[in-house]
Amino acid sequence: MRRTTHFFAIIVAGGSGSRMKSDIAKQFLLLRGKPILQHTIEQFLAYSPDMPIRLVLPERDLAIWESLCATHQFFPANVTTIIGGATRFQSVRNGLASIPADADETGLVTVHDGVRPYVTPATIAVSFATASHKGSAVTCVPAKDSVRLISSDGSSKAIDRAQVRLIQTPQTFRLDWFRQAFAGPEQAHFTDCASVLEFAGYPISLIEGDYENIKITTPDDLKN
Ligand SMILES: Nc1ccn([C@@H]2O[C@H](COP(=O)(O)OP(=O)(O)OP(=O)(O)O)[C@@H](O)[C@H]2O)c(=O)n1
Ligand SMILES: C[C@](O)(CO)[C@H](O)COP(=O)(O)O
Repeated sequence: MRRTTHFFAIIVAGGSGSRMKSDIAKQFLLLRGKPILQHTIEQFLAYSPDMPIRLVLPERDLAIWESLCATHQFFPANVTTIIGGATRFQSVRNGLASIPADADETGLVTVHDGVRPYVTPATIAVSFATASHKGSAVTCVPAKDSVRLISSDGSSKAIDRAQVRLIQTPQTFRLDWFRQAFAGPEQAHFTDCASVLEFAGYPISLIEGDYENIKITTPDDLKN
């Protein structure tokens, strides 16, 4: 097993939340009286109170976050704010650039969506443990509905749902793999970090997550 010493987290919250159609970006909306993003960060603090966290935010929203932190008296010392980019890939890359290169040899980095507040410390722990011996750990759940593949002519075909996994975050990787993969140019099919690492030739190991770990995307996701 590879000796690992440095653990880092990049929490990406650099998006605008256009599908939520709210006045402020969805990561700042209140859930049970606290910003969604605060819930997410607190789950990482519950896993490890001192792991360095890079929090990636849109530049235009820095003042909103500072004001929410003051209102909710939320000032975790290990959280460093980084300015995001135009895409999720670019936001992750900005977070990565702030992690010292001397940690690469033995380090691991986990990336998590700021808008997945129901992640558990147990999932984060399994993700780091798996990545420390396999090099990667990508959280997923089995498909519960039937699944069909759509063709360009409009027809569709049933596929075996036992072969389908729905991908979540956290996604955790060896830092040296991660750095190398994110040094390449962005591709249109990159929807998560696993697709970036896979494109660079690295193996993707899956870990089982849970159905509660939803990504808050549209107003329906805030009903409960
Ligand atoms: N340029 C971007 C785009 C997205 N994200 C983050 O990536 C996560 C998943 O993205 P998504 O749910 O698509 O968020 P938004 O891009 O904000 O939403 P939408 O696509 O509806 O605009 C979110 O935590 C989002 O803040 C980011 O850090 N930087
Ligand atoms: C990273 C992700 O949450 C894994 O399911 C997802 O790919 C993000 O997609 P989005 O288009 O940025 O919402």
